[in-house]
Amino acid sequence: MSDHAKRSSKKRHKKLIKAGKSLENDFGVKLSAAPTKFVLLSNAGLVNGGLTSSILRALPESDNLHYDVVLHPDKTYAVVRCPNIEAASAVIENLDGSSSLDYLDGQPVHAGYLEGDIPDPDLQSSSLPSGLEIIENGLSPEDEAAWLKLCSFDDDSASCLLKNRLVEHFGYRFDYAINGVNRDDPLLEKPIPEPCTKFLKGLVHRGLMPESCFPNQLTVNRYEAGAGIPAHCDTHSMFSSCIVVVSLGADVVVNYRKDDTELSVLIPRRSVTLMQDESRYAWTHSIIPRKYDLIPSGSGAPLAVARGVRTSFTFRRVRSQEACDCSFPSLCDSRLKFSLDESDAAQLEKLHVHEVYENIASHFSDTRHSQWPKVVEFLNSLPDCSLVVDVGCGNGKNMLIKNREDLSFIGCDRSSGLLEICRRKNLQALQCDCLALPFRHAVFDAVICIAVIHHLSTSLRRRQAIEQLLSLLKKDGKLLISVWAFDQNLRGGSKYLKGGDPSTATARHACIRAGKAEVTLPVHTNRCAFSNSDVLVPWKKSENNDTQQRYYHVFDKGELRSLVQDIEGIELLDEYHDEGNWCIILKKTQQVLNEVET
Ligand SMILES: O=C(O)CCC(=O)C(=O)O
Ligand SMILES: [Fe+2]
Ligand SMILES: [Zn+2]
Repeated sequence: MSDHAKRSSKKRHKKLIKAGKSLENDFGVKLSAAPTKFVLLSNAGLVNGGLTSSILRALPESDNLHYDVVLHPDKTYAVVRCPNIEAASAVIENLDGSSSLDYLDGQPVHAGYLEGDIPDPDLQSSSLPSGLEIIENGLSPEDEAAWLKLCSFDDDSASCLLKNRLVEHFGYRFDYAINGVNRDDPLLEKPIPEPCTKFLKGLVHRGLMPESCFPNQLTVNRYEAGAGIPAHCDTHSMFSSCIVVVSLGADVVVNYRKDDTELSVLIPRRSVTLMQDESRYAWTHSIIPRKYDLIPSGSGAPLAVARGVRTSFTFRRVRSQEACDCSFPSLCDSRLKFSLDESDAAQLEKLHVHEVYENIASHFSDTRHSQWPKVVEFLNSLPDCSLVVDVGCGNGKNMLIKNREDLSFIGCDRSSGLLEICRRKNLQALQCDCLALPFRHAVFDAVICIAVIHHLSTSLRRRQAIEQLLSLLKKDGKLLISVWAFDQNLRGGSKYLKGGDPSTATARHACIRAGKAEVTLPVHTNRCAFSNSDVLVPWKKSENNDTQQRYYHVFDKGELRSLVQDIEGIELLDEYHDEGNWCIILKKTQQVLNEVET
């Protein structure tokens, strides 16, 4: 051991050893007796108030030498990456035992070599949530100064309820008890200030914000240095699809979260944040209450910088009455919570699916002739002489596929009226329920189930139906399922939407009986966007004005797949949106034991 090494190992203070143990625990790197380029500082972490700049200030003066300070959240130590061993030794010489770190109030810091490097903190900021846009320098320094004078924070009673945060409202008072506003009580005497309105018009003019979202409510938040805001998603039912936040006074890091994904997004001072689509509807945002932020440095470890006083202007449009029509149900309070027990669900389907199709069979059949190209494509892909079941075959149109006389079909449906139509076409079809299929297991080459599963009124029943369909398949057999999609608007999507006014689309509800339960569901307006996952879709018989309500569960993106994701012995071959429907193609890859007939 060199003299130098001996000296530094002797000097090790028990505080340093403790910090070393903690770092070893975190990163598997030990203190080192021999000099290296990596120096551990005890007592100097973010927990102690350490910041990149204050640590850099305490390092020995030197031209051209670049030190990299590594600070991790919630730690009591810092690591300095030195350009070489000499520099590291100078750092230890200068800092070990010294009280020169200004934020430590005279307490000493201890310094020692580390065997090796530790990783940078992960900023989780490599990408932005989809739909989030940050316009840097969106406001000039002059405008910033002018905007900051628009608020007095005088008389807003909400301010005293909020932690280290003052608020002021314009247009409508934001009520923190309901996370919304009282639509009937606009702040007529306190509209959004003129300079803000002018700025918002500019956003519309530049095509950054749709006119239909032009804000009528403004919340100004003034955060003390270190204050935060809890994770939330601005209420869907209350505010429309574009939210604009102007950030003044200081940079801050905002955390966006969706399921298990968390992204830290640096929001610079004088920037404009536009939250639309997924970032608006499917992610929460929050500001962690803490005195520092970690921000990317370009090269080297992220910089730990002190928070300053920040003022944000959040602009939103209060919806009139229309429900949110987003396709992100997890945080959408416009979607009705709908749950039935199994027997009520069966009763609902009996009245609002089976009996309706019985009543409308011939009229329904008259409107159902064209075969869907993707269904034809699936059938055409099947091997010669395949045996196929069409569950929910309706009037049998799919079984009449051209140029595939080699395929053998068996159809089934709930509606005897529709089966009668099949029989007239000499098609083989029998009456049964898709939850009680009377077919032999594991003998069919293919199963199709088009526009059926969306008539089942619980997710358990939808899942059970799919399991039944799969049980019919032999190994390597394929299943095509198609269901109606909540989102009729996807690119290349449906011809179904006619651009009806969605605000009138959700106005009607109907109360129907489902066994013991009575449920109120939105009545869907033909060719308009869906307002809810569970809806009633009217069927108007042409001859009289008698309207029948059919129950539908319209599927979200990924919902069909998630129903089957933990079913074993299958492979997802394809998943696609086709003319307003979600479709999946599954292949059976192995036979489940109890399915094999003996
Ligand atoms: O201060 C911010 O950046 C966010 C404010 C916010 O999320 C809100 O007012 O809903
Ligand atoms: Fe918000
Ligand atoms: Zn929504």
